[in-house]
Amino acid sequence: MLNTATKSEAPGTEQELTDGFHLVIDALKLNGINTIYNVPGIPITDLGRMSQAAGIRVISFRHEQNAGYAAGIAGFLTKKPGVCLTVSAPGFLNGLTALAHATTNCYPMILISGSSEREIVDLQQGDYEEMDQLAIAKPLCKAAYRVLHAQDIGIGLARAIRAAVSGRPGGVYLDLPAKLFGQVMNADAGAKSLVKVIDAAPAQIPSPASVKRALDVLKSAKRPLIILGKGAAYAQADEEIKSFVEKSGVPFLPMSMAKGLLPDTHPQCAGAARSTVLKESDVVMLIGARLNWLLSHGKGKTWGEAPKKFIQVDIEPKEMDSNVEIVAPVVGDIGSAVSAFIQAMGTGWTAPSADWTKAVQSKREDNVAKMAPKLMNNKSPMDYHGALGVLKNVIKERPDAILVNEGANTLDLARGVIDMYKPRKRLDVGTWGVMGIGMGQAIAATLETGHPVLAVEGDSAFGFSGMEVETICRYNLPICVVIFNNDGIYRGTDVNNANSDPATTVFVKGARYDKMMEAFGGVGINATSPDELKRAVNEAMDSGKPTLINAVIDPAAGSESGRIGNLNPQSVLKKK
Ligand SMILES: CC(C)(COP(=O)(O)OP(=O)(O)OC[C@H]1O[C@@H](n2cnc3c(N)ncnc32)[C@H](O)[C@@H]1OP(=O)(O)O)[C@@H](O)C(=O)NCCC(=O)NCCSC=O
Repeated sequence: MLNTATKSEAPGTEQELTDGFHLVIDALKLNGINTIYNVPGIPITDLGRMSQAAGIRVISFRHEQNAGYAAGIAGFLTKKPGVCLTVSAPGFLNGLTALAHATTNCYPMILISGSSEREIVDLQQGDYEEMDQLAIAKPLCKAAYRVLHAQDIGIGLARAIRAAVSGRPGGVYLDLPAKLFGQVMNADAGAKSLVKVIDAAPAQIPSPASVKRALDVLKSAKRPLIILGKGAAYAQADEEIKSFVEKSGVPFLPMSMAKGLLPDTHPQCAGAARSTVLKESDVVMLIGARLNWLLSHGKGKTWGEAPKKFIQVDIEPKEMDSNVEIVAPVVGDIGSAVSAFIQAMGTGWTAPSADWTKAVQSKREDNVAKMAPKLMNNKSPMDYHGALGVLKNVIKERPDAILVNEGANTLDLARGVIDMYKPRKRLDVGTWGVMGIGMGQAIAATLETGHPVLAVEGDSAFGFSGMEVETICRYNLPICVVIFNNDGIYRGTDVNNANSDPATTVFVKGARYDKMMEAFGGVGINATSPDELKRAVNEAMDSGKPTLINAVIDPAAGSESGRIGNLNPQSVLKKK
């Protein structure tokens, strides 16, 4: 039912009226958008209040970037655009990093920002928070729209929703100038101007010829490999993907946010034999994974000497041949493509040779066996492996819990150590390797799914969104944050010999992040050994109380982040 603003007062002509505020709310509700991630302020404070009053869940953050990361990951988890609402200029700019992040990661998200008056902005006459936000947003998102008239709100939102979720999903900017909210119109006309978006992300069926070509190439392989990316996780075609991978018998390598599509403990999983499968495979089928820096662009040392053929399944045709030749491009949505593969494989599919699958399995078992004793140490202060060994078991016992993970060492090591068992349970830094996604993603993850969250955070990474522990306490969310506190970035032992300033990468020694959570009424624990950590995390995950555990890690433990260290000028110099 339409929200009505007021009644007109002219005697004898009384009629229901609506306004910009109510039309935005009605348009969101009509399209099933029931959560807004926001930071209140001029000119959108009342939009937040009225949305809440109208039954939309409005989650208020302490910083727009975190609200934006929440909206982006909500989009990834639900396939509906996550909405972030901000004030003009500075609030808009704070939200923009998250919008660009959503676009890069192909998360459907809409950043809605209030803006100042067009007439003044365009003449640059110095309005409150004056900025041409539409122009600034454009290069950072899939689409950007501005609505000037209340009767266009329905169309504006419909365009934003469709742009965010159709084809390759991404971020969309919607500019709502302050004056729009107060524009009044007849409620009937307002209701008629709303648009319900039908079939916002239509299936894109791949051509039968492309499906056949892909299967012919896969069939011809001696050492095939399937790489699953987060596009495959986004597709929510979990059963189809599992059936296809199992029917093919091909080893699969999950990118980090695709972990759990099939369990990391699945006999075909090659996660723990990564170097081997990348180097030695002869045919690689990418499903919702891009050949970007995370896959060394499909060439070079990582991929070994043997010639390789790539098959790629992606909804975006321009993705094909982006880095190397794709001999079998399959353009379509992942669910449709994988279903088509299953059907075209028929009953006569031959699994790859046992030589190959056994070699992969044996490499994987070796690596897992090498890692196992490290995970069982009970050193105090802890090293990464001792602490992660505990968390691995926490997730094993609670496969529905969502793991949020960011940091440098904390990310690189947790990715390998903590096995995932179900799809879309691992949420991390994504394509950019960005720090700061932690608390925003944790908050949206539990709100959107109803599952508890374990957020495993480097001390530096946590700092970007740390103030949101207040938000976690305010909404009483079942989030357990574990901070791997080694007193600094990479390590806590760097020394500056040039003057009395601390080294650029170190933080206050012995900091007690747990006190931050206590300040807002949550549970704070300082854990100095794996045993203490285990007790504290289990209690937090069972109680569902907002908890922050300061896990004391040896400051000397850790190194520059994985392969990224190679991009660091210092390590390049060291190598020369
Ligand atoms: C680019 C990458 C995909 C590639 O990483 P790699 O180190 O090559 O691979 P990983 O998958 O992490 O695996 C490392 C090794 O561990 C092995 N491995 C993996 N899982 C396991 C388990 N469960 N047990 C034992 N061994 C394992 C795997 O086979 C590799 O060994 P081998 O097979 O022997 O090689 C990754 O580094 C990545 O996602 N980086 C993003 C980092 C990021 O965004 N950082 C934020 C920047 S922070 C600012 O500084």
